[in-house]
Amino acid sequence: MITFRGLTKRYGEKTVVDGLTSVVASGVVTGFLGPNGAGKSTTMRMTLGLDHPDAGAVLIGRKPYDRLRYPLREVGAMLEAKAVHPGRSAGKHLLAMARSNGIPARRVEEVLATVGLSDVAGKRAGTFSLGMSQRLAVAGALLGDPAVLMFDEPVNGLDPDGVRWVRQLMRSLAAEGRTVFVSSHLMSEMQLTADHLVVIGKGKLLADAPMDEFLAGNSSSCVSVRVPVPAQRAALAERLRTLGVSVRHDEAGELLVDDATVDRVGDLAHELGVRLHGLGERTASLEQAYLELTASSVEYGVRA
Ligand SMILES: Nc1ncnc2c1ncn2[C@@H]1O[C@H](COP(=O)(O)OP(=O)(O)OP(=O)(O)O)[C@@H](O)[C@H]1O
Repeated sequence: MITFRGLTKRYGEKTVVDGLTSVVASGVVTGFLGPNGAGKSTTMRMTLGLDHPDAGAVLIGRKPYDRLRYPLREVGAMLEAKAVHPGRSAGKHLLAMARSNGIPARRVEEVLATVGLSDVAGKRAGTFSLGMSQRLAVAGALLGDPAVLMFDEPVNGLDPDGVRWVRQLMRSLAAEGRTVFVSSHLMSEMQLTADHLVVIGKGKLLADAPMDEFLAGNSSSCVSVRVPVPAQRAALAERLRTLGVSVRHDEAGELLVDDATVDRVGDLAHELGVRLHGLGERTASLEQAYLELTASSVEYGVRA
């Protein structure tokens, strides 16, 4: 569990984390979202004692980071993949980390195997590709077998295989009962990975909710209907409207029907003799819900 209690950080005049209060639960993947500059990395850095709050606190389990005797055994983190001495081998790097936290040396082999780097354990980290560096950083996070894991943009620059690997790893770590707190700008990936969301904008908490609740509250799903014959499309839309159902057209000419089920729209089309080429539920996307929620919190951007 990670607990944020009125966490606040200022840089000069600017409050970059502003009274953040939230509890990140164990056993689920919690996505940490927010526009560029929202304060996600600063929050994570404070959680790891790399930055100090001006007010409030952040606790790992029940203690602040600087009161943890062996931090790596309590919290594993991946903030920057390239934060490894380039001349050091992957194995030596992990061994040094293990020694500093009283972790048995055999854990190094275990985590290297978990992340698929056993064969390159003796190679210098400086020669690693981005994907390998990300895997090495994940190995470092897992080294102390911690109950809390934190990842800042873990899939940045990974190929589709690597992205899927990270997703499965996060899900399995949460299934083991760990706390998994992960930031990302890739909404489609987050929708597949996270169970719960914490969203911030300009340092302030904007949402703290389970994924399905967040989607239901910040966007709408509808029924989409593809009618190839324009006259029939107009007739179906007209009929729906006379029944008090709201109908829109999307850019591709499909009808988007709110407040009606697929069954009802299908039956109606059948009654009217309208030929359909497509009928289905269009579910809310996290991207759409997120953009609606954060529209007023982007620091830099072009408004449509
Ligand atoms: N050391 C620092 N000194 C001054 N300002 C800083 C410092 N670190 C971060 N900031 C500012 O704090 C704000 C929050 O930055 P932070 O990196 O935490 O945001 P973020 O949500 O992680 O953004 P991104 O998604 O772009 O990584 C930004 O406006 C940034 O310019």
